[in-house]
Amino acid sequence: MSILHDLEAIIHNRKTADPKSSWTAKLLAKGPEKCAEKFGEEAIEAIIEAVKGDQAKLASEGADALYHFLVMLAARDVSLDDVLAELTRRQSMSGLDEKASRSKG
Ligand SMILES: N=c1c2ncn([C@@H]3O[C@H](COP(=O)(O)OP(=O)(O)OP(=O)(O)O)[C@@H](O)[C@H]3O)c2ncn1[C@@H]1O[C@H](COP(=O)(O)O)[C@@H](O)[C@H]1O
Repeated sequence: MSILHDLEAIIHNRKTADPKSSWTAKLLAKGPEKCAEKFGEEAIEAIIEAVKGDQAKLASEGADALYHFLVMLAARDVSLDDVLAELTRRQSMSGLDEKASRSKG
């Protein structure tokens, strides 16, 4: 299990936790729109560090953005595996494209 799957499982448990007991539970209790808004803010903070070129701060803001991405998915009952399956599907499609262009060439 990856760290992202571990974090997803923790976030899932927070969906039914007392909002007073954790930051994640409090954010989820505010609803999917607020979770999406927070993801947007954290993504912008990562963009700012990417533009500035500070690698350590980009890694840190990237971690914030990934955490808030998982919270946003959980708020809408979309799993990390749903996202990974889409990436796998796209990779297999591009694999087919590569095979087709090799057989033409
Ligand atoms: N990875 C994270 C993580 N990344 C960022 N954050 C929180 O996200 C918040 C975002 O920062 P902001 O400056 O926007 O927070 P803020 O100013 O308090 O937010 P607003 O009230 O202004 O919206 C901070 O409070 C961070 O602590 C996280 N909170 C929790 N986790 C992980 O989530 C799991 C569950 O944590 P709890 O919710 O604490 O149980 C644990 O494994 C944690 O490691």
